[in-house]
Amino acid sequence: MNDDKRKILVIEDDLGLRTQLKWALANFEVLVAEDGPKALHQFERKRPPVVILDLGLPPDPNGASEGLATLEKLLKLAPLTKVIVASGNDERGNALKAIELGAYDFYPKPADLDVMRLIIDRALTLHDLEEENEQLALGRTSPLAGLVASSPEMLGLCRSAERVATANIAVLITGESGTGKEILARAVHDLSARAHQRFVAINCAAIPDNLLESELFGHEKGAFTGAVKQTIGKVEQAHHGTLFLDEIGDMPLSLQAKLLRFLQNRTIERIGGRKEIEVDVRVLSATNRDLAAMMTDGSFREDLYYRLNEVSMHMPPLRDRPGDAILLARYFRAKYAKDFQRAPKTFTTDALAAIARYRWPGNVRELENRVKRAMLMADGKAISSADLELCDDTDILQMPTLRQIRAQAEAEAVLRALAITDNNVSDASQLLGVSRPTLYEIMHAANMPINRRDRS
Ligand SMILES: Nc1ncnc2c1ncn2[C@@H]1O[C@H](COP(=O)(O)OP(=O)(O)OP(=O)(O)O)[C@@H](O)[C@H]1O
Repeated sequence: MNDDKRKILVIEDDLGLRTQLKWALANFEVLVAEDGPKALHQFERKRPPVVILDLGLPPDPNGASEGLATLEKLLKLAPLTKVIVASGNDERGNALKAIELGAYDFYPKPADLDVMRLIIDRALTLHDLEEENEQLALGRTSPLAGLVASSPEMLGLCRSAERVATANIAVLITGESGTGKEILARAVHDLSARAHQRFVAINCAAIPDNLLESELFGHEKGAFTGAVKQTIGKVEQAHHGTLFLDEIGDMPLSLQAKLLRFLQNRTIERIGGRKEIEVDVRVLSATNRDLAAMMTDGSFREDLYYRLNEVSMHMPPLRDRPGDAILLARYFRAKYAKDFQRAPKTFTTDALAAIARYRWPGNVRELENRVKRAMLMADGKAISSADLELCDDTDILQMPTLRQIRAQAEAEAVLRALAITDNNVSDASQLLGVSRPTLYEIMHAANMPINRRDRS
């Protein structure tokens, strides 16, 4: 019968109090433990969302050391747990210490049972909300696995990714550094028929030019000084799967020719090898450089560009994805709370405002690093703009007011209507469904010259 009831763990060394609480909380499935180790054992088995913890536990029944240590261990196991601490009148300092460590609330002993039930109800509601939020943040908002996005720009891109994934064509992903190009490439691979085969990535900028050829195509034993054994290159490793060429704009010209040959013939020769080896890979590549300009100045081969770019996809910078920065910040907060086994923290209002206003020159990577650092460093339960080191006014996006947005849209509509009506104000006002004086007002407000043709 207990199955429908919510679970609560009561950690209390006094048998009388344990029994009293069990009786008073008959609406719940009450688990009890008289010391820290037993409590942790119960907790691991049943995972109750709410725990009532007496700080004075053996072997330190008159102090709080064992209670506080148990609190820390519980929150490490499940950071979303709401721990309510019981404290005597002279233990206020310890209760506050427990709150600092992540306890949800405290109540003075002896317990007023009505107040206690209220605290428990609120704790349960908050626990359920936070759990739901975490679930959302950890992936359900994502149209593609691992790629968190909600802005129309990104949702459109996700749809394109789904479409190109199934066709076996080369995709070139462009976009500023840290925007998530590699994550998009992985999503394309995961959605393709090659998903159960390997995704092999190589960063062409991270490997010195003289080693890149061997890294890509492999070498035979003795092919050059130091080639002590045969080595299979990345292209061959990706056989039947996907090869991701990151920072393709950094590939030296000599190697571009060799890559082009591979894309034309679909065969490679290891350095120092004599036979041609057939390799079947799908090639995805990415760059944050302007390949068009590089083709003009001769540093990137045009024929290779067209081989790599059967379809192109552009990752917009984070500042051009309205709403995504906040969503991603919440996602990384949940991710690192889990990774670091920390109690979840909220963002203060000023932190959220700072995230929305900042220009994010380093894009998602910068956001991830700032949230990660704040999760480690922030004292207390909330992350502020100072914890994110977003306090000064540099790199702030100027947010237009609604009034400015409306004025701009009106001015654009008027310009379009005047163009269509050959500058006839009467016809333009009719087209826009406003009176002539209103039209003049908009033109005046937008500083447009008022020497238009008018029928009247
Ligand atoms: N939409 C997203 N959802 C979740 N994580 C993301 C998203 N975009 C980027 N990231 C994370 O941000 C970091 C940078 O992403 P990624 O390496 O894919 O960027 P990039 O554009 O390939 O960067 P570079 O040009 O420097 O190679 C990674 O840790 C990645 O997991």
